[in-house]
Amino acid sequence: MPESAVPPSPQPSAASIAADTPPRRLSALRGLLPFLRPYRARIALAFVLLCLGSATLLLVPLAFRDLVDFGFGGVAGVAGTATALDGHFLQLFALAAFWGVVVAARYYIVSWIGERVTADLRSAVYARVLGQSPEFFETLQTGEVLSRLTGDATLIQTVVGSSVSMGLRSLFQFLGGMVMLAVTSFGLFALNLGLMLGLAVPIMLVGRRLRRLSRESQDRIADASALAGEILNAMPTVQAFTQEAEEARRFAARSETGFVAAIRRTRVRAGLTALIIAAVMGSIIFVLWVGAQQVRGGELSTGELAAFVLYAALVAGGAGTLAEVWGDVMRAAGAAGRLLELLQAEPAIREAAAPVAPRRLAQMTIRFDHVGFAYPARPQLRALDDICLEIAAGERVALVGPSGAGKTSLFQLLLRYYEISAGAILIDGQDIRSLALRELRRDIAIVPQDPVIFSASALDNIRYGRPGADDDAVRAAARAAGADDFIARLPEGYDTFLGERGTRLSGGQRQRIAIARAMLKDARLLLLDEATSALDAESEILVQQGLDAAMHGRTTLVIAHRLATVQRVDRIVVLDGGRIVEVGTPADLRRQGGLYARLAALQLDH
Ligand SMILES: Nc1ncnc2c1ncn2[C@@H]1O[C@H](COP(=O)(O)OP(=O)(O)OP(=O)(O)O)[C@@H](O)[C@H]1O
Repeated sequence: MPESAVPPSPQPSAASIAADTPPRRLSALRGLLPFLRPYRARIALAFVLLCLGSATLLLVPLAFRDLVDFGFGGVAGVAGTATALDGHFLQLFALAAFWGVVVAARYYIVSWIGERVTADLRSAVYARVLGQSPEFFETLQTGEVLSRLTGDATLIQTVVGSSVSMGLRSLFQFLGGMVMLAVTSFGLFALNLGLMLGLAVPIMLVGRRLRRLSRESQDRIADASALAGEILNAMPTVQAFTQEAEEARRFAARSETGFVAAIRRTRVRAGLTALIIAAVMGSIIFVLWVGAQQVRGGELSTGELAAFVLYAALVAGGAGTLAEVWGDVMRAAGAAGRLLELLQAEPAIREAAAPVAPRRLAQMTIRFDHVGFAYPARPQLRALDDICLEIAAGERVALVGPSGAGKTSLFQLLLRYYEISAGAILIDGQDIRSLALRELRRDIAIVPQDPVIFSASALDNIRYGRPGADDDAVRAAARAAGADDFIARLPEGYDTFLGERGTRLSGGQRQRIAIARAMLKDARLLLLDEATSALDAESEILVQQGLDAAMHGRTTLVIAHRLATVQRVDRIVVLDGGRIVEVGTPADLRRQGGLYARLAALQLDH
């Protein structure tokens, strides 16, 4: 069996993703490395610019020292002429101008990297999410995915596109400033450093707490998005039941939870900032105090003290920014964790490592061999039980039975949306688990119970069935599905925009678009899930003719509640409680006097 060759996945499943997972460590950011790697050259350039900028900035206090000591003639014996003064000012200005250019260039490159990496990351996560099986979407709400794709990705963008560079700059500024302070007076510097190291321990502890709170805050925001996503999709129902105020209240409550989480985080972060600034400033003021003593004692020149003050300011500024950036990096680590979870999610349906080529007989044959199935969400309930059924090439089979009998589930299994728990499904004699999913689904056209219309034109909506199809083919499919008439009457005909989720169409019109789409696909197996249920009697006859044409010479499975629509099929399979209870031609089944005969007597004999 191909699936036995697939080891159990160590990757997170949808269920574990949906649940509140523990906070990610900083190492979550390591997952971003593959996204940074393609831009190494730019990153290196940004780094060089960063070093240049920091070095320039660190030269400014030296130029300042010279200005004070020599330019103003502060040091005895050195001529303080006007030209020397001009020269020193020019030097200072040149440094400032160069610094400006370097900072601008770095800003551009780093922002570019941030935008690029985020766009790449978003696309990669989105593509991964699209590859997930339906089970994934049962557990993870779309609003949640959207929140991760937008909110979390933006956090990462802030960090990659500015905070990291800001942080590095501040780090250089901080370290460079420290070195320069050390050069001026090593003893004082050592004292200063000792003080700071002592304070590093509480700062790290607070930082850890901040990381956990950051993740929590992001999760709460995602909760609110998930709720809004669901409700906005169901507005007509919400309004019909006049639940607007209640829904608004529910959203406000979740937003409030988000607010509380965010404030909790902000409080800790504010405390952390205060802690760091107080620590650094305190140490530096202490050092300055000693410096001032030294000037008084003649050990230090005024210019040196001026430079000293500037370095001290650089160090303090650097430390302050570092604290801020550290907070951002922590938030980004939480965000990266959430995004990378999506990126690492493994679809519940795994393709065989070496899929076999589909046999593709002219007409498809299907065999259900003792198939048993339970939905992952309800493992104890057998939606299908010991299904054995052979469908011959080109045969039309109707599935009937009470609601919840398992008819739609059979379709879902044919499309391999879910993995069966027992038996096998064979198409043209090949186990569907041995085929590539793409190949399997290429062969199946489905008209679902609740057809989906995309926010695009009528033409493009039908073309979704076969993206390469030309306009004539699309119109032909529309004619066959009985959709041509009403599309022609739309304001801009086939180019009419159908509105998001087809809200500008009636149920029957949506159904006909879906039928046209399936017909255009021209697949070997046609699955109709109550395809004509939303049509009036007249359109139903028209569409039925189209469907008859589509079914001609094609293996077809039809789900129908209204038995009148399936009188011309070759065989009827009656399902009840997940089991096949009767199989036969409509006439046979009526004679047998079982479930079908009872349903038929209710519906057909008036
Ligand atoms: N995603 C799901 N997760 C868990 N259980 C499900 C899921 N989808 C369907 N079921 C359950 O599986 C059983 C069979 O459902 P199925 O949709 O196949 O019935 P059906 O015969 O198509 O019904 P209907 O005629 O009403 O569409 C039902 O008991 C249903 O509640």
